[in-house]
Amino acid sequence: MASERVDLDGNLIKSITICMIGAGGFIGSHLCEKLMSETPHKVLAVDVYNDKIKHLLEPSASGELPWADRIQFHRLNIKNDSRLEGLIKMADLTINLAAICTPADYNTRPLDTIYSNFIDALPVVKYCSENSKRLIHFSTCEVYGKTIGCFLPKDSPLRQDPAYYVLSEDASPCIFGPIEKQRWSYACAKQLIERLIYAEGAENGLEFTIVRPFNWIGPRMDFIPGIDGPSEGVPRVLACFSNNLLRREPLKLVDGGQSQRTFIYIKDAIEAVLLMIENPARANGQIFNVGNPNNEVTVKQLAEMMTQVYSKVSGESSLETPTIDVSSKEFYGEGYDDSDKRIPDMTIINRQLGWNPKTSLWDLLESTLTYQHRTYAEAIKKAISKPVAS
Ligand SMILES: NC(=O)c1ccc[n+]([C@@H]2O[C@H](COP(=O)([O-])OP(=O)(O)OC[C@H]3O[C@@H](n4cnc5c(N)ncnc54)[C@H](O)[C@@H]3O)[C@@H](O)[C@H]2O)c1
Ligand SMILES: O=c1ccn([C@@H]2O[C@H](COP(=O)(O)OP(=O)(O)O[C@H]3OC[C@@H](O)[C@H](O)[C@H]3O)[C@@H](O)[C@H]2O)c(=O)[nH]1
Repeated sequence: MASERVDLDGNLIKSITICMIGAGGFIGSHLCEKLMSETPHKVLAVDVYNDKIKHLLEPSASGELPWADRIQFHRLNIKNDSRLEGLIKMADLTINLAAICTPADYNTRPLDTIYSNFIDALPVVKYCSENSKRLIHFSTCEVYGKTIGCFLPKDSPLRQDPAYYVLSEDASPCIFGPIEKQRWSYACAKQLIERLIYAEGAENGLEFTIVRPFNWIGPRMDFIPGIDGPSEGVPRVLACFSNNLLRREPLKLVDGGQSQRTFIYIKDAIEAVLLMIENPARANGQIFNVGNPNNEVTVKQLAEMMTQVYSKVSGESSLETPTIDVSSKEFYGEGYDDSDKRIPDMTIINRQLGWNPKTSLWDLLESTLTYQHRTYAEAIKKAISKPVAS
């Protein structure tokens, strides 16, 4: 079955080895799952954690692990491990997903954020370039920063004109706030590594693809505070709101929840990444927005929809006061700032890969919150019922 797979130009797809750095994270776990279940490719999975891919590494109760010889886990920190170059050399393609990418860290741990997103990615780029290996690097939609439209007067009709808010890879500027707004440390580090990769392509012939994800969400995203993940830290909005719903607490709307986002189901987005992996001639040298422009909501609307969906999947009534407003300073601390609106231009990914997202926001929340409820509801009940130590 697998040997008959063809690419978008009708050529047979050869089996390759992929060095996937950050394979144990949210996106990495879904990409590994897809590669194991639907392709013949091999994965050298690099991460400091493997909890989210354990099910792919260990045989199930029935003793089966059909892809056992196609995935290997290498526990290493790319900051300081000499094994990295060897793994990149063994692979045909490197995919770099490793990063600190939770906004609560950008203004409170700006040095770690800059090191993780720029300095630590440098050797990966260098080894790929020096060894003539293809690189797919994960950047972010945050490189666009704010829209041009947000600087117009509130009542300007131009705010409705897509030219003032649609984010295009080859045309939109990157607009960040001042340096003291340390929120932008992440976006700025990601922008610089993109420029470096682009320059390696231009000057040294590096074959690269840059991915700019627009709020990919789904099962296994981040962690539920107090249940799994780090003992401190604030996850991204999906996990924050899931945690509130599971604990029957009001959802916190930062500065009123007026910012807008487009959310895409992780499984749709992974289809796009697989097309990039298997169609190098169409993906090399490209920067791709990967998002769902049809799933736009304000954060307040997201909270309302998640409340409705959670009530449906859990069978529990919603709270009388389902949301509360909180200031960004209180929630994230000094130096927070926000992207106002994120609509991806889909022209380039449509032209190169013919890809489009499929899943509506309601449907993706329904499957994701069903997973959250099934995975965490019992653990949360236990945690809540434990007497607090005096
Ligand atoms: N999820 C999204 O919507 C989204 C949006 C924009 C950009 N991105 C980018 O996509 C990439 C993956 O994001 P994600 O959502 O899967 O995040 P994630 O935090 O779930 O995954 C990142 C993984 O990288 C690993 N890692 C970090 N530093 C490492 C190091 N020094 N050595 C080894 N492993 C290390 C982490 O342990 C983690 O498992 C990141 O580069 C992120 O900036 C994601
Ligand atoms: O409990 C919460 C959490 C978050 N929020 C708000 O929800 C919005 C989305 O927050 P997220 O935590 O998902 O993060 P953002 O969309 O701002 O950034 C993300 O975008 C792309 C990636 O690079 C990163 O994964 C991350 O930087 C923000 O406006 C935030 O202020 C709340 O109102 N309440």
